[in-house]
Amino acid sequence: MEKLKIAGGYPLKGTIKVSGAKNSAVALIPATILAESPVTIEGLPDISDVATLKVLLEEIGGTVTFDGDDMVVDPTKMVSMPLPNGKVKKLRASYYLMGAMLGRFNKAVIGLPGGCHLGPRPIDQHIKGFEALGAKVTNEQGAIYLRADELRGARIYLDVVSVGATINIMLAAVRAKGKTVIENAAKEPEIIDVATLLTNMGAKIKGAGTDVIRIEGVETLNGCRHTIIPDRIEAGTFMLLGAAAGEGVLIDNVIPHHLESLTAKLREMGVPIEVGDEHIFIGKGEVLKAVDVKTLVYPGFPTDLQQPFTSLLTKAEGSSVVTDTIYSARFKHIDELRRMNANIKVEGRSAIINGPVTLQGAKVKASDLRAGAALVIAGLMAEGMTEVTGLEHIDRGYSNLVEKLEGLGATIWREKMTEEEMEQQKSL
Ligand SMILES: CC(=O)N[C@H]1[C@@H](OP(=O)(O)OP(=O)(O)OC[C@H]2O[C@@H](n3ccc(=O)[nH]c3=O)[C@H](O)[C@@H]2O)O[C@H](CO)[C@@H](O)[C@@H]1O
Ligand SMILES: C=C(OP(=O)(O)O)C(=O)O
Repeated sequence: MEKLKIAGGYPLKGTIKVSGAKNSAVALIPATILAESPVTIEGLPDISDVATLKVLLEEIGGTVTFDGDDMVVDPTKMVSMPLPNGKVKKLRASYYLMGAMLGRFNKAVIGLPGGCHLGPRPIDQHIKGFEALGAKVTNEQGAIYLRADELRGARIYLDVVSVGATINIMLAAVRAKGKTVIENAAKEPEIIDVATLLTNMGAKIKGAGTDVIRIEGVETLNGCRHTIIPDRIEAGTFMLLGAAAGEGVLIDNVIPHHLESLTAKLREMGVPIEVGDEHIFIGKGEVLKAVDVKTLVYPGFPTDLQQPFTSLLTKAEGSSVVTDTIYSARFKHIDELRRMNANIKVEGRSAIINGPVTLQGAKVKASDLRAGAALVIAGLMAEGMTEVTGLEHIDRGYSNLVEKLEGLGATIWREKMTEEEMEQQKSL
């Protein structure tokens, strides 16, 4: 087990490159199951969620090569092997194996997924979609059993706008008989990316990126080559650390349109920003103003940037309110920021941040992926040394983070934890 050590207070400067989007990658990889010949995905992030999915595809008979960037999946010999437990619990997106395996084999057994603990994360809308397409779905001892004689297109209205349910229903519907309409669909860019891959494979999908998606089922799908979109959440994390501890940070390989809600909020705070075609430059703001932020579904402010944003707000003058309308328990990073001298109160779904304060280095633990990002930003802002544990969460979503931050001049490194430290961790 390792911990991250950060010597804070050094200004960051230079260019940092964004990797492929985690939340696309984890759907694109299961989508390859639906093809009858090899699929190449270019530009995948080198993160543990991708590594876990590679192993899961191999467990069902796929041949997969990954060089840390491009992945080639040969799905021809795949079978509907049950995956009731084990690795599926290491990530959230293993739920996409349900839609993809149901779509190809008309049956699947997949354990309930893991992922960040952010409050309840039900998958009732995924199941409602699968059932509407004709599957019988049961939960047996924590694994979801899905079976269908034949999948048939259906009209499905989502009661909750859900990224996962929208993609999962698309995966199950592209090879179903007839027409499927998903109403009240989520509109995140990752959904368009998955629809683009499926279309390149031969699927007929209209409306991805709007709240009504129309799918005309086809009998077979074939291999193709696809380049993933850049990770807007990683890019947003870099924008925030540029605003928090930077003296001119250029974030490269970005689709700026995906980050408009964050760009607008940072400008409201007084952060100088220049937006190019494929990059965003974050200048050094003199005095940052407090702002209020409410997380919403896309194109609203992303919940996945809420935690890193709170770290930046400790530096702003005045009182900021951050409200998470998507998850009920996404404030586990706040106690850790308090250890670092932050003045933050949590009331229900809101955090009230009073600033400015100078953060102090401390020993802190990442409870989840973006809590980890929040603590890394705080460590870069703080006076003195910060030690971050819980790196397994950060490694799920940030590719080569230490190397990328070193490129900006950060003093940051990974270090092996001692036996004693590992014992202490277990008791936390
Ligand atoms: C792997 C992946 O892409 N993860 C992202 C995905 O998660 P995920 O796909 O799990 O998130 P959803 O969009 O499904 O969830 C949004 C909200 O809907 C609720 N809900 C969802 C499904 C359902 O069947 N029933 C239900 O009630 C959830 O509890 C949550 O409150 O979108 C989230 C919201 O942008 C992001 O935080 C995650 O990073
Ligand atoms: C919540 C997240 O991930 P997951 O859904 O994979 O747990 C995230 O990426 O911030």
